[in-house]
Amino acid sequence: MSKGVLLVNLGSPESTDPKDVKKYLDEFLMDPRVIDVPYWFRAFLVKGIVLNTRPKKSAEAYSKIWWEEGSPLIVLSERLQDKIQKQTEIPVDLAMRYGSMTIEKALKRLTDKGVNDILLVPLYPQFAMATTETIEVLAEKLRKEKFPQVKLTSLAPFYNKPDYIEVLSRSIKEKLDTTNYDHLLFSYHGVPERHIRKSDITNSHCQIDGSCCKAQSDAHRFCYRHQCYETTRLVGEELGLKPGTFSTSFQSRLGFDPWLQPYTDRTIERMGKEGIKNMAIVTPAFVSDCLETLEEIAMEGEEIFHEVGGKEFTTIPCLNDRDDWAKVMSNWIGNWIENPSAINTVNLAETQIA
Ligand SMILES: C=CC1=C(C)c2cc3[nH]c(cc4nc(cc5[nH]c(cc1n2)c(C)c5CCC(=O)O)C(CCC(=O)O)=C4C)c(C)c3C=C
Ligand SMILES: [Fe+2]
Ligand SMILES: [Fe+2]
Repeated sequence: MSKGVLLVNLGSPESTDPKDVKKYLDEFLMDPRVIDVPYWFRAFLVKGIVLNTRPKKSAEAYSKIWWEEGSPLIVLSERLQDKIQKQTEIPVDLAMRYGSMTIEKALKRLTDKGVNDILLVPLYPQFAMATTETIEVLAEKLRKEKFPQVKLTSLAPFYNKPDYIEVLSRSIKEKLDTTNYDHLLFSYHGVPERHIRKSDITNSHCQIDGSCCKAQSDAHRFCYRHQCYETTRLVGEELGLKPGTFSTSFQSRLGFDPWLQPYTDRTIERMGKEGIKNMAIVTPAFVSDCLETLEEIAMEGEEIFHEVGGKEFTTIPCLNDRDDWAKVMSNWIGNWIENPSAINTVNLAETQIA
């Protein structure tokens, strides 16, 4: 069989024009794995409420972080793809879950090159219904309907893989070595608590109160909260961080349902009020810098911190296209080429997701 790789990230609007942002938000938020309520209610919430006001506000936020070449998330994903491609013989393609760089077009490009054995790589370290699962479900649906000759395997979440933890820790250390900081906050994108319960394959493990995530359980294969706390714990161990000098929080909540807590904005505010003067923030749920890191954290987060008396606020870049990160990903691909069972993968045709 002829192998190839498909990297998939979230996607961005075509431009910062509110019309393009509206189109993007419509596709994103109408995904039943993102807003997981019955269709009529999702359509009422998204098309009837959110899309009337949010596109303008989001477009303003995107304008603050947009680059001449385009969306940072897309440009950085393309740079990573280029670096990986230089280190492997097999074709490495890139798609976005939402927007014009579709998974279907990428599958077509790969199959046109004769590829029929594809490693799908969702660019998310931790599993979530709204990220990894929606990519896997769509890719498998396309495979069945349009590319039945293709074997599709997905790279399992890498939130605890030693080489990933090593590179992430190194990227943090490089910044902290030249920075004053009293506290290091690990801020992950949030999800509604309901998503954690829905993804619990045991139907009874996840309590979302911290009591479950340390106990051994099969549920953790699909538990976003567990996987986020594990990434923090492993980086803490790797860097020898002292207890109390680092913690975990969740950002970017939307709507009125309870999302994973503690919330990042409130944590920044509380810590500033409690006398933390210098704060560093890392955002390990994102492989590439994007709106949520460059605007919500680096701009809004810093503003909140300064308002309550904080001084130095240091944001640590995502792994983006770091050479050591591209090397780690290339090694995973190399291992998969040599011996597919050498890396953790999910055979999508055999899973129950659909
Ligand atoms: C770990 C990654 C992400 C999870 C989990 C996630 C869940 C999630 N997101 C929304 C709503 C929005 N997210 C938005 C932007 C955005 N989200 C992620 C990643 C995750 N989302 C990224 C990388 C980005 C930035 C994209 C970019 O172009 O830079 C937005 C759009 C911006 C805005 O209007 O604020 C929304 C909306 C929900 C509802 C959700 C889980 C249910
Ligand atoms: Fe999001
Ligand atoms: Fe748990």
